[in-house]
Amino acid sequence: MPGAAPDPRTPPYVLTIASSDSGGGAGIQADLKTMTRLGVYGGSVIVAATAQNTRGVEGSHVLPTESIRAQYEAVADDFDIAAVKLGMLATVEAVETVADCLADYDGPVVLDPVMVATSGDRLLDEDAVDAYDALFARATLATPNADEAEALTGVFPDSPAAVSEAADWFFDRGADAVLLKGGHVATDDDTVVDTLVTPTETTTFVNPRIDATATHGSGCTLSSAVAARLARGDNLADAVRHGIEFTRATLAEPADVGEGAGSVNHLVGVGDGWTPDTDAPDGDD
Ligand SMILES: Cc1ncc(COP(=O)(O)O)c(N)n1
Repeated sequence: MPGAAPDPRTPPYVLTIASSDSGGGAGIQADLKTMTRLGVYGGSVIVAATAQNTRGVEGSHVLPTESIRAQYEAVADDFDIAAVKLGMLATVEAVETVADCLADYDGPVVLDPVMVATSGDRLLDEDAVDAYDALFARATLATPNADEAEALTGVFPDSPAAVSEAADWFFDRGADAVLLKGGHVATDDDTVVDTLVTPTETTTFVNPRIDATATHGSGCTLSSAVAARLARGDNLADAVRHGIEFTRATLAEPADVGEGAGSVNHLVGVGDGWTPDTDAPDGDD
């Protein structure tokens, strides 16, 4: 049944292929926290280990392509991958390796074209951008923010005509759909308009703007949430709506961690977290 709660003993398996954020707010860490919160079992292929906190990116070590491939093969050999999310892929070699790994995968792929961190640090080599074409061809959904869309397509998507022109660029490269995120676009009425475009349909999601400075991790969270919901059987528009709702919740109650701007809060609504069953009789097993 679409979107039905999965049996926790047989959760859908969702794979993130992305990079580690040592600070825990974005990257693989945000992806796995999001997947857990959305009721799917998350696995990871780590492309690069960034040395990062809420202030910025101090360094990045990209794993050898053999290691990226070996991680993917170990996962693909053993698990039934219900959806893939792609995040920071760092270099042209990594992008090509991931495209090659996914050649035989035919499930949904949510592609977040991560290029520059919220902190302004570059996360994708300039020469890797062209290599992305092979991945757009595999994308069920690409999720660029307005700056990424402009860097890729040359069009800043701040009007319906510009959104449609930018979307065509992704369709020309074989993407099935694109979510042009509106968080970086100023509006007169303090709303954020996210636009889901397919070759036949355009759906807008209009929400009040959340006045957040702790936005670190929001793009990773949204794309992972959409992948999780697709894995649970949602159609694309429902998956995107759920993804936006979860991301808005994590933005509305940011985590006051670190000395920088903080990050989105995947603990929103968790309360005390898991607690032991205090009714169980002591020492009786
Ligand atoms: C490893 C990694 N992946 C993605 C991002 C982008 O996240 P943001 O733009 O929210 O900083 C990041 N900073 N680090």
